[in-house]
Amino acid sequence: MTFDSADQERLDLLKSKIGEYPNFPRDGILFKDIFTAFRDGKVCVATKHLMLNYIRKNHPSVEVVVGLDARGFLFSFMIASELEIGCVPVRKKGKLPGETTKVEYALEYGTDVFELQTDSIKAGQKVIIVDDLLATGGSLKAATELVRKAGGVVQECIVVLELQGLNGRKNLDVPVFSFIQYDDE
Ligand SMILES: O=P(O)(O)OC[C@H]1O[C@H](OP(=O)(O)OP(=O)(O)O)[C@H](O)[C@@H]1O
Ligand SMILES: Nc1ncnc2[nH]cnc12
Ligand SMILES: [Mg+2]
Repeated sequence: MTFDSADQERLDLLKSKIGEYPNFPRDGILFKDIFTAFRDGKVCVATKHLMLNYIRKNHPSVEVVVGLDARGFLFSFMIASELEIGCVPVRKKGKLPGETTKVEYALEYGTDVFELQTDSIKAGQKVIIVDDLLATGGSLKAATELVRKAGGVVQECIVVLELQGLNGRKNLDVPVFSFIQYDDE
């Protein structure tokens, strides 16, 4: 994927501001902190334009954006409101009312349960799933499974950061797009 010069500048700015915290939340994990970057309002705006430009170009007919609890919500509502499409959450267990579907999953530093409200996506709807970061791919795999159980068609998973060393995209049977890649883990 090549970016035009304005988007490349946005990308470089965002990359330069990502925080790094060794040994968090566990020994041996190098935590990439997107919130550090968002302390700077210019980075917030740059990230918004970068993501919207990509999605408008590559997913012109997307109907629903699914965001993963919690950091994925930063992006899903922003995208939904700009594109005037629906915004649906995948949440950690016990947070969603009504009938839900559940999937247990593993991530880089533990296990958890994700839930989706069963009536939140209509059969056949075109869906993109967004999150801040791809590590082992456990979270996005679980989210993909939930969206499919609800009848949605996952077009792509879109993340800001990808930890390539963990090979997370190998665990996924959908296309994945990342704006920034690291190979230091
Ligand atoms: O590819 P994986 O190995 O599944 O890991 C990636 C996930 O891990 C983090 O979420 P986490 O659940 O730690 O916390 P959050 O609630 O802050 O998003 C990150 O925001 C991704 O969602
Ligand atoms: N290394 C990491 N940094 C930030 N979030 C993560 N989620 C899973 N692994 C992570
Ligand atoms: Mg998360």
